[in-house]
Amino acid sequence: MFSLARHFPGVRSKPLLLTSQNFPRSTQVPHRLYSNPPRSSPPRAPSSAPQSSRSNFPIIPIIIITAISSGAYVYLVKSRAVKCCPSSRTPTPPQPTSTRNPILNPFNLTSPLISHQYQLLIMATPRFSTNDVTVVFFLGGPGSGKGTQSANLVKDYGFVHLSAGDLLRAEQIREGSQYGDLIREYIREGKIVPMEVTVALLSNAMADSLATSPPPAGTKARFLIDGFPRKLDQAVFFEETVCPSELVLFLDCPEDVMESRLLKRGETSGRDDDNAASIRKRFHTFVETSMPVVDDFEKKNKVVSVKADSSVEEVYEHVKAGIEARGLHRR
Ligand SMILES: Nc1ncnc2c1ncn2[C@@H]1O[C@H](COP(=O)(O)OP(=O)(O)OP(=O)(O)O)[C@@H](O)[C@H]1O
Ligand SMILES: O=c1ccn([C@@H]2O[C@H](COP(=O)(O)O)[C@@H](O)[C@H]2O)c(=O)[nH]1
Repeated sequence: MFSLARHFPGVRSKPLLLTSQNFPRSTQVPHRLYSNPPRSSPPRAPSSAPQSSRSNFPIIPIIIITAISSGAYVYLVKSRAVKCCPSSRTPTPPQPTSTRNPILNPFNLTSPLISHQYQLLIMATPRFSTNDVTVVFFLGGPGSGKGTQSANLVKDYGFVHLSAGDLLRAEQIREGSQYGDLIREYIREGKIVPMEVTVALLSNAMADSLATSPPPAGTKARFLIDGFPRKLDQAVFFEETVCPSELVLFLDCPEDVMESRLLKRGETSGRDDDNAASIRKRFHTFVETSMPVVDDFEKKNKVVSVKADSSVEEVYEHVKAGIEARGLHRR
């Protein structure tokens, strides 16, 4: 890597950080997912050169050279962005998120999250347009029946079902994942995994689905996003960088009903978090962190709420009525 310090002794090279100074607000992402965190410099040997030799250093030419090369770099990155997305409102053509894709992963890095990260760096607008894609968030407490009802909605209305929990569990066991241990720990504790990971997984799953099973011509793809967003900042981040939602379907179920369903499911599910201790923590997170998301969407009149403590069939009748009342049964 080019180092000012190596080529011009006496000048201290600073790591380039993604900060509000060099990126607009909506493209800001924590640097830890995009580059190695800045390391603290090793202690420097006391310089034998007299202090005055530094003040004679030609700092102005160096600044000019640095400014020109930074400008060229920004120009190059932008020209790639234009090839990828001709207008900022036009969604990226669906691409499988192969790490070998030279557009989405120009540096051929190996994490599947890279394509989304790169996308965020170059785009200030959501990755998918609501002209092409409809997003319905599916929320409800743990065990309220989201997965069960999703299967019905896929069958009857052609939704593509994406469960945030399932995507996280798949990433947890993916060979080579750098997030496996972190995800395992968060899920067992019923805590919310850092949103950059979950949003990247969802965004890539949407792109994969559009690439491999595009919707019939002249129709929009419809994504039912199950168990997400579970925290207000996730909702904002997803809608700013991936796609604004159309509706929130909410299953309203008492805790004692959810608890007995989960304990029963735990007899065969093999899930680390279907046990009494984890269930208690998940309920706590749901009440404290996830219900405010539902309340927030409620204020925007985007929630269809359905009582979910009756039989699967009866709950589904209410779900269908809610979907149809909002016109979502039509493509
Ligand atoms: N209406 C219902 N009546 C009885 N049992 C149900 C009903 N809906 C779902 N179940 C059962 O309850 C358990 C939890 O359902 P499901 O997995 O659909 O919930 P979930 O909301 O997706 O849970 P989680 O968020 O924990 O993944 C399952 O074993 C399912 O078969
Ligand atoms: O957006 C999300 C969704 C889920 N999680 C974590 O996964 C588990 C299990 O989720 P289910 O929807 O019940 O399958 C959940 O308790 C969280 O720990 C998440 O962090 N963010």
